[in-house]
Amino acid sequence: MSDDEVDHELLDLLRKSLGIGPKDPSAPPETNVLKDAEYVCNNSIDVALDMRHTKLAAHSILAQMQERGYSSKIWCEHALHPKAKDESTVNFIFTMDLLNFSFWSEKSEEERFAVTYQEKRWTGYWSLVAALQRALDEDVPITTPAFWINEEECTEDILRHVFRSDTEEEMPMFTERVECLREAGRVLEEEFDSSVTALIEEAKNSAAGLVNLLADRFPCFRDEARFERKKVRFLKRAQIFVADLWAAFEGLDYGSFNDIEKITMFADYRVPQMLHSLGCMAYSPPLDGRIRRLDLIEPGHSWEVQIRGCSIWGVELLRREILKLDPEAKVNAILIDFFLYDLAKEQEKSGEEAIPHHRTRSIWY
Ligand SMILES: Nc1nc2c(c(CN[C@H]3C=C[C@H](O)[C@@H]3O)cn2[C@@H]2O[C@H](COP(=O)(O)O)[C@@H](O)[C@H]2O)c(=O)[nH]1
Repeated sequence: MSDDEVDHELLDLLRKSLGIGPKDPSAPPETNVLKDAEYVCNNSIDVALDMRHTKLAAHSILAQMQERGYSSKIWCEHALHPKAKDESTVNFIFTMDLLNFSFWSEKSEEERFAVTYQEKRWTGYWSLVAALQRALDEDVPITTPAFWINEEECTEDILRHVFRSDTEEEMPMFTERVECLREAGRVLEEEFDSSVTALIEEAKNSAAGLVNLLADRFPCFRDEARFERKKVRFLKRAQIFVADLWAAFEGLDYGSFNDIEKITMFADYRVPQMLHSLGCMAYSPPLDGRIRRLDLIEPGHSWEVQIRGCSIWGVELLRREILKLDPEAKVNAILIDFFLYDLAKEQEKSGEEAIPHHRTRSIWY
């Protein structure tokens, strides 16, 4: 018997002894993100959720979302987001969420990476969206996957020009962003005929299936960590890609998924800050101090994993509390997340930031 056959035999024996059957290929796909987040939260000692504040926040979030008529339509109302309901928007969203990470800067507001577009100065996430829109206006096919792997045309200089700043600071993690474009372009060419819509079609309208497809085929979407010796999945950019498609197409066409409720909050660095400001999430004194001093937290550090896991589980508890208040509310983890991100940006703009966001430099968020 070959080693491989021995492995299979042992695996089957182990499964039988544990009473776990082989994976049923017809079972609906699961991402396991929410299960992993609950595990992290149940085993966290430096980050804790607060149910009293979660219940209070559920009231105020539901009221504000109803008052603003908050729905997936908000996505297209953002000035810079693409409006066309066609493949160009699919390609734009894929490019955007391939690079949707780590915009924070250690420089001042004036010196940080910034992009001026349509007479406005954009920073953070919006600087990425503005740079992509500006490139398209300048006839650079920056949202075309075949362009990313054509190194004669898509040179590093062209990409530096696309992501040029108003300031001396270059776009954070510029080199890593180029690598993401090259890698994703190669995988799309090899497996999906350089077509993002072909990738979406392979998921057969399953949100979880599309998230898993991205994590399986594209290393730069495989956002996983180890916590207490266990592998945990966050899959932030894979999930926000599905959510952005769902919102941009208002649940139709390329945004039509039969299991969109399986998408969780996106474990970034803004929503945890908002959950803390609402009192829903609290940090141990050493972690609180590290964040307030703006000291780096290394990617993969237990503190970072606890913040990310507790944030995902915290938004799930918020969602449950909101539905207890109004079982008919059209609210899922995506809309709560979008709402909290936008609220965090409003608070940042009005200088009401109660605590800084945590500083981790990584391509995952
Ligand atoms: N969890 C979550 N994380 C989000 C977003 C968004 C933008 N989504 C738009 C789409 C619909 C909504 O209405 C939003 O307007 C960006 N980010 C993440 O934040 C960080 C950037 O922060 P800053 O540097 O301050 O811009 C970075 O990790 C980025 O990946 C979100 O929605 N949820």
